[in-house]
Amino acid sequence: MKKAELVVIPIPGRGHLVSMVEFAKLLVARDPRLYVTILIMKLPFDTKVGAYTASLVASSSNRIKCIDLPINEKVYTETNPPVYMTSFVEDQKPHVKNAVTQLIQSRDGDDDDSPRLAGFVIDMFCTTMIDVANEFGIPTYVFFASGAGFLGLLLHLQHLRDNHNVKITEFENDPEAELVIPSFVDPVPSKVLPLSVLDKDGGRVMMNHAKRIRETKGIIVNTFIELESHAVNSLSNGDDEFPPVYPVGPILYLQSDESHVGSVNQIQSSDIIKWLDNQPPSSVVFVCFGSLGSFSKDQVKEIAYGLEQSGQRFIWSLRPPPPTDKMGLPSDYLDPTVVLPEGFLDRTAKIGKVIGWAPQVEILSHCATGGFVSHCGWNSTLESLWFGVPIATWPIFFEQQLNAFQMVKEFGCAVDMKLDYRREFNSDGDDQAVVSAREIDGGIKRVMDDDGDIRKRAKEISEQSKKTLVDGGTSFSTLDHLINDILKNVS
Ligand SMILES: O=c1ccn([C@@H]2O[C@H](COP(=O)(O)OP(=O)(O)O[C@H]3O[C@H](CO)[C@@H](O)[C@H](O)[C@H]3O)[C@@H](O)[C@H]2O)c(=O)[nH]1
Repeated sequence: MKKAELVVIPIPGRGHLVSMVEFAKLLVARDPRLYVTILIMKLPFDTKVGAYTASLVASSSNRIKCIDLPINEKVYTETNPPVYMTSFVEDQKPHVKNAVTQLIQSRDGDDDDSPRLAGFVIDMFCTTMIDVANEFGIPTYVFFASGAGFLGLLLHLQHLRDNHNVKITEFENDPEAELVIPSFVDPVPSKVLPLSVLDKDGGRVMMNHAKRIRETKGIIVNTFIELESHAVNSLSNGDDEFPPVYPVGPILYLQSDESHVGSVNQIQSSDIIKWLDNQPPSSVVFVCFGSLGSFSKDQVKEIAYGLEQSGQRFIWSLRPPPPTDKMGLPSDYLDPTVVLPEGFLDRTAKIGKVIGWAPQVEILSHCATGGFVSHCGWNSTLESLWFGVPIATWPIFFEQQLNAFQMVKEFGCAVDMKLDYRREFNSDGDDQAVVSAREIDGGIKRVMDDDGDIRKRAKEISEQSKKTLVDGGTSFSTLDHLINDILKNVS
């Protein structure tokens, strides 16, 4: 029996690393011939994955191993996230090369029983690692942590840029324009195109990733055919030159994650769940904006007033922005009253909880949770759909506007609270646009009061997302198919 080893390289962001690691776990659980080594790149600030990766390193086994690469203390001056990530990943190349060289040396070359290197599985933002895989003469697969719709958009725009000389940045000048993108059922308004794609520097980086994704041996996407059949079909259009697409999702981490809960008012995860236990079914709206979500003081006040006006029971994950002068992620408020309207916590004590980092999957899985005001990060979207909780959309950055658009228009399981909001700062570091309490109240009421199509559709997708992963489901068989293709690399 030939054994195959994969080297998995995620970027160290919560929304990417966790799904890639869970994917690696799924691979080794499915086939005893598979071995995985995960290389963890380290950023010099808290990326909300520390506890998760530490437990992974500790539980490393013979078939799944986690290696921490040396921490990179370099100070980067780029403020554009895609540009910054590219420089960071480029600097990691020597570490990856060393780790893989040692891995090969540690496997006894003459022993026919030891696993052979079958490929790299790299994050969608690590396409430069294809160069390293090429040096070792092994194929690369890319793991796309977002949806097939966005993947199709990137590839389409890159095709327009490279083959038709289209200037992507110019789409920003015409917000009313609508683009026909093969991976989207409905024409896409240019105002929901990701800023990271429209931006001159960020866009160049994203287009280069798209170009290099075409060089890989396969594209693994955290989606499932029942959810994004149109997008997946548009990517499998019979072009022999284009790598096969493997929709193997939804890949989620559904265990409780205590690692970050508790900083605001020392509220523990168990207190939050106990509180939810005492609320009526589907009565609580959960407000949370992912691992990177934070707002200015003015915006925080509007959210507070919006929640109060709605009169709805709520759990609100409220986190302060990182310092403006350096790269970092939102932390937790030691005392949230410094940003909240006076008396807010007292007035809402009976109906709401303001917390820091949330035990998101536990909240979404609780029967008292009836709606989710979300930034529409892809993992939050998949988690919400898994538990059948409808969303009120409030995208902030990256591809979130597109996800929100898809949720509202194509999947039919979300209300449009905001679709084209983009977080941009003025020279004082404040939000340029503030979403008003009235809009927030309205969005909350619409998602919570809906007892028709949207809630029904969310439940339907929830059932599909579970079925697709079990024997007989499409993502289950796609994973088998992918494993067979990987094993062929060493036979
Ligand atoms: O208080 C919190 C906040 C987040 N989470 C978890 O953190 C993850 C967040 O992932 P996601 O919803 O995808 O948001 P981001 O962290 O913002 O993810 C980045 O990566 C995603 C995948 O590429 C993109 O879709 C997003 O736009 C990008 O911001 C989810 O699993 C959440 O359950 C918590 O558990 N508690």
